Amino acid sequence: MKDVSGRVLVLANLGTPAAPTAQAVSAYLDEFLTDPRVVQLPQWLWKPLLRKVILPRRSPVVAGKYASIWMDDGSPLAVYTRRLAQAVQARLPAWRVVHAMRYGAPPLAEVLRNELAAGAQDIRVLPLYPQYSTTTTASVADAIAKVRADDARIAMLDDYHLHPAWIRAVADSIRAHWQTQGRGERLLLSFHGLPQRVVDAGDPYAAQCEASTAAIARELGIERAGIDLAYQSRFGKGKWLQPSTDARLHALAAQGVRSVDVACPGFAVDCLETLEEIAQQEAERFRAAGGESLRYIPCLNASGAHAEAIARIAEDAWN
Ligand SMILES: C=CC1=C(C)c2cc3[nH]c(cc4nc(cc5[nH]c(cc1n2)c(C)c5CCC(=O)O)C(CCC(=O)O)=C4C)c(C)c3C=C
Ligand SMILES: [Fe+2]
Ligand SMILES: [Fe+2]
Repeated sequence: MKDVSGRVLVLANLGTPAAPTAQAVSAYLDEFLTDPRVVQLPQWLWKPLLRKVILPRRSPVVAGKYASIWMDDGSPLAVYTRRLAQAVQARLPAWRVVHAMRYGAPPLAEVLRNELAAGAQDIRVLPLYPQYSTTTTASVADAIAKVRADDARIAMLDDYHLHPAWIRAVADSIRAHWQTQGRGERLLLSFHGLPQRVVDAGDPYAAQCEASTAAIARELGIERAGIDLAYQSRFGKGKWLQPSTDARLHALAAQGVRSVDVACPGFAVDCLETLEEIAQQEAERFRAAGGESLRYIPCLNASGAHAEAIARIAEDAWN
């Protein structure tokens, strides 16, 4: 047994469907998109619209996208999160390291209750979101609050967007890509987007994405202006953070840029939004707009460098 001290580290990620089917995608999106942290509309208005109009149309389409990236042992987000927890465990022998999902399985609240019942003394939750957002990180805090343990037994980290070990791991992964694949004409960092009104209401996410990007540039020894920062995965019709990854890539192609390296450092592990949206869809659109190659740089996933960084972040926060 590894949990000699009763200390548990929970790596919490967003979650993903259980299968690449319309039914499983619908169940997952229903849980995800009825979280008032994620879609901040009156629930009496939003729930019928979601359940009667959006999910029946969207779920089969999104299931097809998941099918195109599904791995032998499951959804990439689940597979890499599980492997990352194992790799972190190997580096933190004094802790028991597990993973959990905010939506879908294994459910965060259930994992916390089970660990408390098994006698955990200190539970430390590390959301796998480098940048804090009210739409993601705060929702992890909500799930913790529902378990209603003594504060002292469960603590949570808010963000690690400037932790030197994480900045170095991201910069090293970009450098390794440059060394093995050659360097593209441009480097674009694509982060998940947010509705502009969430940012206007005070969400620190965009400022943290900016700060991470500046720190990654410094670590790479390049000017901040040498990196394009853009926001992807817009959902719905409202205004989202600008510039959009889609528009930025299109503009680069139109300016005659032939090759662009794209990394998604806001995503701890590869998922639908990186593998399908960026590495497949955006790469295709970039070529259609006149570019030659969009070279996708994988997320840190379950690499030794990522596990090392996460272990260091946990130790710095709680040791
Ligand atoms: C209003 C809707 C959404 C907000 C706000 C939002 C914020 C947000 N999301 C992530 C990380 C991920 N999102 C993923 C998928 C995904 N996100 C939304 C909507 C919002 N996200 C939807 C509807 C979906 C599902 C796919 C689709 O229907 O288009 C994923 C991938 C999950 C997977 O299974 O692979 C991640 C990861 C962040 C970090 C964030 C705010 C900063
Ligand atoms: Fe999302
Ligand atoms: Fe998307």
